[in-house]
Amino acid sequence: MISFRLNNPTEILFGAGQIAGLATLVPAGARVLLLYGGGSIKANGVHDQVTKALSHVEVVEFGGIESNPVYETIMKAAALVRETGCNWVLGVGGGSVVDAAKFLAYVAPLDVTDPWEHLARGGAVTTILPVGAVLTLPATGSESNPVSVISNKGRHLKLPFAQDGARPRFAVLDPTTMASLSRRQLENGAVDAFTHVIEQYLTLPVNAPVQFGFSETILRVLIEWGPVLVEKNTPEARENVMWAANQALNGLIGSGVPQDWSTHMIGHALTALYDIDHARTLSMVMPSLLRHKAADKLPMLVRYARNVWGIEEEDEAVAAEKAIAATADFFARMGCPIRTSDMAEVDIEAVVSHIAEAGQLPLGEDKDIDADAIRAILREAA
Ligand SMILES: NC(=O)c1ccc[n+]([C@@H]2O[C@H](COP(=O)([O-])OP(=O)(O)OC[C@H]3O[C@@H](n4cnc5c(N)ncnc54)[C@H](O)[C@@H]3O)[C@@H](O)[C@H]2O)c1
Repeated sequence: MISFRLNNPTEILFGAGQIAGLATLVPAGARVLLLYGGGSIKANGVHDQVTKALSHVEVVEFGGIESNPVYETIMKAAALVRETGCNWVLGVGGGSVVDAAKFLAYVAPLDVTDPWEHLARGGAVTTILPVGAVLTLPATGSESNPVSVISNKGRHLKLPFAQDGARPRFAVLDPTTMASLSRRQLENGAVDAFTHVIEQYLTLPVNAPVQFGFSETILRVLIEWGPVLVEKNTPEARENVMWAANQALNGLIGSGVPQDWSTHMIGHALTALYDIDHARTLSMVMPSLLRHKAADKLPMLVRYARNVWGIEEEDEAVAAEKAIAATADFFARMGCPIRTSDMAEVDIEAVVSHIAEAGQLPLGEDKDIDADAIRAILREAA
């Protein structure tokens, strides 16, 4: 196992009615910047529940955070934070809003000429406002991790930023808020969570039976309950997918194991260039990326084939290919594309340039996915 430090202090309130808990989670005297997206929280009653629970504190609202949150919009929210003296940030929405809330918590107090440049270069952050999250779309795990994925429209970049101090102090996960999600968003959420597990599990066979066993459980739960969620959106399916998506990316299964994330980095470039939903970029890229890396990932692919898909085939290479095919079938069953040509005519060189410009090359757990490998993966995915 690789040595690791794990400190996940996010307090989780899970279940129907838990939004009322904001009354005790947010301290008296707080001035809260309530951040939200396109307004679904006003239509589905979540906004009312939140403002009722926050009646003991001052609340300033900022709506309009986009899906794949945009830096330029967050900077407008940052100006409002400074102008109104807000000292807490509460993100209410899906991963985009929660990512934006975490980024806002350290970009608002930052006193530098070009905050994007400063943060993208790993510059110091001294002040981080406390953050809370009310999650309405299970997918990203953002509600209890330190990552924000932010799109810069001016620079045509989509980059991940991580600040441990921005991990939410608390996250409210009420599965009943998922009732108003469209089928497409439900598909995206379960597929995104699935790929998060794969990027931390299908790497190298280090000694990590706890992490790998837990990853397999999360994958089996998503395979069983993802389709039920999409078809019927039942209360049981909502609970199981919401909790699985949180556990998929709260730091636990990724501790002590090599991680990949190359599908995500290629996916971020596709979203930046073609405005494709995050999860759909992942489903388009992952099968061909796994095929490209099948020899290196063979021990874990075989384990995945046996323990997740129940594939008994003795020939290991054949078992690995069957597991990759089963993965692609699952994505397709979840309504997500498995070829880039289903969504866009992709300019492969533009994708490579995006990843190079973001300083992310080479990708992968072995750091061997270079520009040529990305070209090969995208040709195969077309
Ligand atoms: N922080 C992380 O670790 C992490 C991990 C993976 C992805 N991401 C990023 O998260 C973003 C995607 O987040 P997401 O998949 O949660 O989707 P999202 O937050 O972009 O939401 C998608 C859509 O669903 C709507 N919505 C949300 N909740 C709703 C509800 N209850 N009812 C009706 N509509 C609702 C939103 O308004 C939006 O239009 C991407 O930018 C991705 O890159 C972050």
